[in-house]
Amino acid sequence: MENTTTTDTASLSGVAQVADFWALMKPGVMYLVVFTGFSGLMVAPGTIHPFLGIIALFCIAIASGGAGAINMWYDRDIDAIMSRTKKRPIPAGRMAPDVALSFGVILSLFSVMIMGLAVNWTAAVLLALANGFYVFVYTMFLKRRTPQNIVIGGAAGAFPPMIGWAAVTGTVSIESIVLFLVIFMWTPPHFWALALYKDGDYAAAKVPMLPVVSGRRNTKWQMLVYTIALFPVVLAPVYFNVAGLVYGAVALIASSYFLWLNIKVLRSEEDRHARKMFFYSILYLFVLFAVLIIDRAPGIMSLIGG
Ligand code: HEM
Ligand SMILES: CC(C)=CCC/C(C)=C/CC/C(C)=C/COP(=O)(O)OP(=O)(O)O
Repeated sequence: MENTTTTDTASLSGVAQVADFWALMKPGVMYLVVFTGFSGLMVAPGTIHPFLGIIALFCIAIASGGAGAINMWYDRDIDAIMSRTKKRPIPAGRMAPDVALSFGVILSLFSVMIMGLAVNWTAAVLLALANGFYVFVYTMFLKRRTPQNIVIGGAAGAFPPMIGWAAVTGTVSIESIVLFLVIFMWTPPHFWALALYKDGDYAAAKVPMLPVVSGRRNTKWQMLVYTIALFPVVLAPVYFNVAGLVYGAVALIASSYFLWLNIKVLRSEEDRHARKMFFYSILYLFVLFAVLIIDRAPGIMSLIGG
C-alpha cells in the first residue's frame, strides 16, 4: 500500500526533543510489555543473576520501543489523519521520518544483539520474533489489509512473558506458551473496545478495523467470544502449576468483571462502556501478571533465602 507523507526534513516545524524520541517508543504500552516480561522471568523455574534479569528486561523495553518507532515511521500517513495520533512527533512535524526509522532500527538490532550476547540466544530469537511480528506482520502486512489484523498481529505483544521465561531457562515450554496465550486472547477485546469509540478515526484513515468493516454489533459479539474464551486460558497457569489458587481466584473474579463489562458494551450504544472496558483491560492484564508473581512469592523468597 502506498505510504506517503508531507513531513520531510524541509517541512519540520521544530527540532526533535528527547521527549519526542521517548514518545516514539510508545512508553505506555512498553511499561506493560516489560511488566509481563518480568512476570515470565519471575515464575520460570530456575534462577537468573539479578543483573542479567535487568539486562533482559531492558532489552525487552528497547525492542518494544524500537518496534514502536518503526511503526510510527511506517504509519506516519494515517497517524496524521487520526485525531488520537496526529500530535505524534512525525505527523506534528517535530521529527524527520528517516530519523525515526534509524532510531527504531538501531534500537531493535541493539536489543536483540545484547539479549543474545548477555543473556541467551533463545530469548534473543523470541525478542526478534516479537519485534519483527509487530513491524512486518502487523504494521506492514495486516493492519491495512484485514479486520483480523490484531487477532494475528496480537501475537507480537504476547511474546514478552515467553521471552522472560526463556531468559531464565533458555527454553520454550508449554508453561510459557500458556502465558503467551493469555495475552494473545486478551488482545482482541483490549483493542476492539478502543476501536469501538475511535471508529471514526479509523474510518477516516481507511484502516479496516473490525467496527468499520463489520459494524459495531458484530465487533461486540466477536469481543464476547474472546472474553469468554479467556476463562480457560487465564486459568490454565493453575492447571500447569505456574500459578496457585490465589491467582486462580483473582483471575476468575477479574475475568468475570471483564465479561460483565463486555455484556454492558453489548447492551448499550454509549461510548462510555467501551471506554471503561478498554481501560479495565489494561488493569486486568496488569493484575493477572502481578498476582502471578505474588502467588509465586513464597517460592521466590525461599530461593533468595537459600
Ligand atoms: C496488536 C495488538 C495491540 C493493539 C492493536 C493495541 C492497540 C492499542 C491502542 C490503539 C492503544 C491506544 C493508544 C493511544 O491512546 O494512543 C493502546 C493502549 C494501550 N495498550 Fe494496547 N494494543 C495491542 C497490544 C497491547 C499489548 C500486548 C499490551 C501490553 C501487554 C498493550 C498495552 C497497552 C497499554 C498499557 C495501553 C495504554 C497506554 C497508552 O495509551 O499509551 N497493548 N493499545
Ligand atoms: C517485546 C516486543 C519487541 C514487543 C513489541 C510488540 C508490541 C509493542 C506490541 C504492542 C502492539 C501495539 C502497541 C499495537 C498498537 O497498535 P497500532 O500500532 O495500530 O496503534 P497506533 O494506532 O496507536 O499506532
